[in-house]
Amino acid sequence: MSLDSKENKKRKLVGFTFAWNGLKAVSKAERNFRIHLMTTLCVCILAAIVRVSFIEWAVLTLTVSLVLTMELINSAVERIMDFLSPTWHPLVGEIKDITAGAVLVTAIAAIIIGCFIFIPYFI
Ligand SMILES: Nc1ncnc2c1ncn2[C@@H]1O[C@H](COP(=O)(O)OP(=O)(O)OP(=O)(O)O)[C@@H](O)[C@H]1O
Repeated sequence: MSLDSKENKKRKLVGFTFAWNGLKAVSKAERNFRIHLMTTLCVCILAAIVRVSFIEWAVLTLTVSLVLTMELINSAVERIMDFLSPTWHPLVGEIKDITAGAVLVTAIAAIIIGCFIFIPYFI
C-alpha cells in the first residue's frame, strides 16, 4: 500500500471518529435526541415483528434518519447561537424556534408515515 493511500485511510478514520464524537455529545446532552433514538429502536423492533417489506424498511430508514438528522442540525444551531449570542435576544429565540419547528415537522411526518406502514398489519 502506498504512503498516500495509507494517509488517506487514516484521515477518513479520523473524520469518522469526529463524527462519532458529535453523535455521542448530542446523545449525552439532548434528551430529545435520546427519545428519538429509543423511538427508532422501537420502530425497528416492530418492523421486524410484523415483517415489513424491503421497500417499507427503506421508507422507515429514510424517515427515522431524517428526524435524527433534523435533531442533530437543531442541536448544532442551538450551540452556534449560544456561542455567537450568549445573551437573550428575540432573533436568537426565533432562530432556535424555527429549527425546533423543523424537527417537529419531520416528527409529525414520521408519525403519519409510521401509521401508513404499520396500521395495515394490525387490521
Ligand atoms: N439567547 C436566547 N434568546 C432568546 N430566546 C432564547 C435564547 N435561548 C433560548 N431561547 C428560547 O428558549 C427556547 C429553548 O432554547 P434552548 O437553547 O434551551 O433549547 P432546548 O431547551 O435544548 O430546546 P430543544 O428542546 O429544541 O432542544 C428556544 O426555542 C427559544 O425560544
